[in-house]
Amino acid sequence: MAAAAFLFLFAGSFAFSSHLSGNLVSASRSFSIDYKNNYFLKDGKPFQYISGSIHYSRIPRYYWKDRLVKMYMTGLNAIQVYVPWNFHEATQGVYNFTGDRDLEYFLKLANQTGLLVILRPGPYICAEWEMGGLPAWLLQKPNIILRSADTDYLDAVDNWLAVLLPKIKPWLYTNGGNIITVQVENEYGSYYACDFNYMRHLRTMFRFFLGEDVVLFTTDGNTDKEMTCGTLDGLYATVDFGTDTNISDAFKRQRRFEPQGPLVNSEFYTGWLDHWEDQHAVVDAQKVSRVLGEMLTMGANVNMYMFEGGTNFGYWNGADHDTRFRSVVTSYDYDAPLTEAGDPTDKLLAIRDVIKQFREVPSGPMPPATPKFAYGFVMLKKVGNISSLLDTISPLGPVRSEYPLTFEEMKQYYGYMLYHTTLPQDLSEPTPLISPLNGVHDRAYVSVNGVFRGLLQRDTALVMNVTGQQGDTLDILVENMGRVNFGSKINDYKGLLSNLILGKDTLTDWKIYSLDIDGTISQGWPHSDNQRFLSQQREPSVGPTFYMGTLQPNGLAWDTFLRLNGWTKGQVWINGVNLGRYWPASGPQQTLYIPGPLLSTSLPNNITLLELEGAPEHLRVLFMDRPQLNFTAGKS
Ligand SMILES: CCCCNC(=S)N1C[C@H](O)[C@@H](O)[C@@H](O)[C@H]1CO
Repeated sequence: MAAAAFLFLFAGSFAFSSHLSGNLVSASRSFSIDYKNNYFLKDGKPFQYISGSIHYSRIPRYYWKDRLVKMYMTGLNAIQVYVPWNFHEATQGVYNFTGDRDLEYFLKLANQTGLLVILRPGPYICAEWEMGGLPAWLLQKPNIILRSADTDYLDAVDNWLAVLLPKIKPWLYTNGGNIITVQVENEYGSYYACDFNYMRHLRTMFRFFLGEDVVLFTTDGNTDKEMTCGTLDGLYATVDFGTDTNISDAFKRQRRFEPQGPLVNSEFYTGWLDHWEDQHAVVDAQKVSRVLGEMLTMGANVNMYMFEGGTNFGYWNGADHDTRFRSVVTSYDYDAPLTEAGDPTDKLLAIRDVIKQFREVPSGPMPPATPKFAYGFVMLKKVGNISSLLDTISPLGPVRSEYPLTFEEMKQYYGYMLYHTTLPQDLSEPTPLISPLNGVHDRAYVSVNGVFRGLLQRDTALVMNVTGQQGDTLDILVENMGRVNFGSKINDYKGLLSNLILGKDTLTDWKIYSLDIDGTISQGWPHSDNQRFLSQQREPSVGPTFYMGTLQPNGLAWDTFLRLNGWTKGQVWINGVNLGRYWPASGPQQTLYIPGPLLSTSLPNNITLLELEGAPEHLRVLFMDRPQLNFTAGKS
């Protein structure tokens, strides 16, 4: 008897330890669904979550705690977090959970801040993120059917989940962590495949790795078709909708699939996304807070999408393709309660006032906006056009091919690729250069003998005129503007997907240069090669050209915003970090957010620009202490 009692006490003592060994049998912690009383139970007591979406992949690690504390001080008791598969496995079989990818550190910070977590590990997440979070290397198999029971797709998914889910298990609430629910896939009902074998496979994998206790759920848009294809027995069905949807109708639809259990709006849109060349989207703060109050009054569980949007750094933005291809802008501000830079807004204060009616909101002041600094103008100088720098940015030289190869065939998945050939004959008259199959994915910058002549653009600019002489060089820089993240076109190959026709000639005999621009710049180029560019003339160029400059340190490393007035479209790096795309000529975004921690307080800050079209007369950029948008669509 004594031995049994001892064992019970010994086991019991482990149940209450706080460390996350993952193999705890926690006697007191539980999170489940009470189907009789239609609410969640946390440790056996009714629980209503008031949550906000935040994406660690869109915020530098340094600022994670700052944003989480502001969410906690708003009165939230949970956060909702996507895990972008391609953020952690950019190269097949190579996994990265360090630095800005340290998911467990993010979960730990949330736990320390008193926030529970609704985790959404996909494997597909949508999210206006590159290819909806799916890694582009999946496209190595030309006819892969993404988000289906396609065996090549599922093999890759299984390998990924076998790495990710064991990391998550110790963080489940019942194991001593803060993850209360886990979403399977994402709005699967919106996808054409409607493959129940795929969803059953995911359910099996999630149960195998996470156990029988965790609440697994799905989220779908608010139509019967979406709920029919997106839901599955054993996964709690939830809906998503914004301020313009009738709440009762939406929850009646959820009730048709979940007659009992808590009401849940997994994505209550507090704002919306922006595409380049479109108007900036805003959602009224009073409307958001009013509808939130109505849902909470019904006892519904609500996650506000987004609460903190952050930034699509580098090439991580996604795109949509409804009537045409539309690339998502670099800022994921989303008109959210916390701005892209993490600053509280009136919308946040209005939401906090509503939450106060339902639960105690932490006392004490809302942490203020982080300090911003206007560092002023910085003069730039020309480094050179891409074709003159290939020895540096494409050291392995070209791949020769009769016909164009895609980014995926070249095994370069992001950024830019240079396609080089020569004019097959004299073209004394303007001759149409055409992509007859709309095969330019997504934007092609065309130069003859190093002189920029114009561009082709997916869906909207399928022809341009060229003149020249036989043998002249034809350089076509193709930009991948982000892979489609929603709908049937997510298998979004990039580059020249089909032949180009010049007059009557099909262009052949290509030299295709994979460009390692990010790797080269992260090694310190072009500033490390400064001597080579000292004499560079200062007048601007047209066409894809690199420029460089230095922001002298002033002892401050505060947030700032880069304004590229008069520049057209391109990419910018600060101290080797790819801040993302700029396109002030189209808007609506006019400035790029620079998190202060990227700057040095004591060393010169290296600025590198790749301007794809045309630089302004004065080669300068401006560091401001506030963001800027243009609210009218199209040209600024
Ligand atoms: C323009 C079509 C947008 C499709 N995406 C939709 S409906 N959304 C639902 C999706 O689950 C989420 O990840 C986000 O992508 C959100 C929009 O912010």
